[in-house]
Amino acid sequence: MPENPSPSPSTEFSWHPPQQVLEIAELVLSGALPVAAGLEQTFGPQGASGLPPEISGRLAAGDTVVLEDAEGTPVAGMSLAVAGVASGEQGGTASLPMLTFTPRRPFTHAPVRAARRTPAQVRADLAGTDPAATGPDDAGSASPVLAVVVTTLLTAAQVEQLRAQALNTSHRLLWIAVAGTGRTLPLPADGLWRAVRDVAAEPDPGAPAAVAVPVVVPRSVAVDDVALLTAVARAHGATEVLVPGPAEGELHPAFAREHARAVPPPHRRGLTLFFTGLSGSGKSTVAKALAERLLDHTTRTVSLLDGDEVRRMLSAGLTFSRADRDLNIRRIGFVAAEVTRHGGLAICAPIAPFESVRAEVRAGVEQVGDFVLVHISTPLEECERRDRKGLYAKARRGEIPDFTGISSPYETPAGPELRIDTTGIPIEAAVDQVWALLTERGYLVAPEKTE
Ligand SMILES: Nc1ncnc2c1ncn2[C@@H]1O[C@H](COP(=O)(O)OS(=O)(=O)O)[C@@H](OP(=O)(O)O)[C@H]1O
Ligand SMILES: Nc1ncnc2c1ncn2[C@@H]1O[C@H](COP(=O)(O)OP(=O)(O)O)[C@@H](O)[C@H]1O
Repeated sequence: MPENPSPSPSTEFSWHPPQQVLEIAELVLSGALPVAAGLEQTFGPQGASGLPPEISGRLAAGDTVVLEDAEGTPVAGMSLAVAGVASGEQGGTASLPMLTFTPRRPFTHAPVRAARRTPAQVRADLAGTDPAATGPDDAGSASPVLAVVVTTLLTAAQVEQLRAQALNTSHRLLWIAVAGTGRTLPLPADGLWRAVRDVAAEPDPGAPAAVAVPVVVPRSVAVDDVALLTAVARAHGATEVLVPGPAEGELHPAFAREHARAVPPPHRRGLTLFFTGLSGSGKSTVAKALAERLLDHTTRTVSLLDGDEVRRMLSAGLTFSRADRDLNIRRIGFVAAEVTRHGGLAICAPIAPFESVRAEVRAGVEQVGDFVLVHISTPLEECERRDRKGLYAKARRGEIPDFTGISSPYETPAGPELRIDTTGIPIEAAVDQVWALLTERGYLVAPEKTE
């Protein structure tokens, strides 16, 4: 081994980590979580082995890993301070690098951004001091504070009991709304925050004004959740911490309101209706006739993403290679998910011949609303007999390469919500079948029935 190796210049690696790593980094940077706990959460006991191998394999003391958000904006740097050596389980040794977090710029896309405050600001609020005057670390609250860490819907009785407990033990209430990756609460982060904020703002006779703050903590597997939540609450000035679990009984009105808003009835939920099938099977024809009927007879807003049209605009320039087809379908899925997120009805009608990307689109849409797959299963012989655009004839002559059904595969969907063979049936009969499904599932309400 060479003696006194000359120090190599430090390297900066860029890493777009899973969202929960960014959330942990933000907790550490805000002072809500000690660095060691943050690293434990991020990487587990294996040190930096949670980093992608192309980074961890090359990382040396003094290097920096820059965390980037989904847009590629650097949000924090993790510097490798010391490459320590610790004993491994079998008596061997394992390198456990020590990492530190340093801020690059504030997180800008985290949930409930506008309402967020640092632990120092919250402690100052509780103490009635100005953090700018006292400095971030001095702004402590001497008086007893009971933090209620809200991770679930609260009932009216729970809220009343928590208030009584705080009053009886002379604690001021600090309500913490917990959002973050992997939380399965039936409320989105903003809904939970609105409910918690409104509960805290309600008059509570005889008690000092409560303080409320949203905190983003990903659901973690590495450390017991309650321990982590307690540490975070204490950093915000809590002297006592409660993490109420779900309870039976009537929801507190603020939670009931947000719950009703988050889970609307089907006719107010966003939906993607995704047609798939061979060229000439009838996707566009049925989709267009259905869109017209929906606009005539319901209050739904409809966005039609037809295969041909998308190819001219959104996917102009793409070929019919497998990779380009998948990209085309991903783009359609992205737009459809946005329409769905906002409560609209997106009707897509591409060939979408591959099962894996259809499943990907379904999964994406189902994060924000509902997804219904309709396989227009008109057989190849009938599509070829129709040959509206003369494409099958050209494909047979070898003039169009990779033509679906001829020289490129079509994977029949395994579990569509509906299958329609349009051979020998009128267009309106095909539309009727889709209409019946949408009605049965509660997606359609006639205009006169809506409020
Ligand atoms: N090689 C090849 N294979 C299949 N289809 C072809 C091809 N070349 C051009 N076309 C025309 O493009 C339309 C299909 O585009 P899509 O975007 O729906 O296809 S895909 O979902 O990306 O596979 C399809 O339109 P539809 O008939 O409306 O389905 C065809 O007219
Ligand atoms: N029941 C039916 N539903 C849809 N299309 C039908 C039906 N019967 C006949 N057709 C004809 O089949 C052709 C389907 O073409 P198109 O809708 O463009 O298919 P795709 O979008 O799947 O390529 C049209 O010419 C249409 O008039």
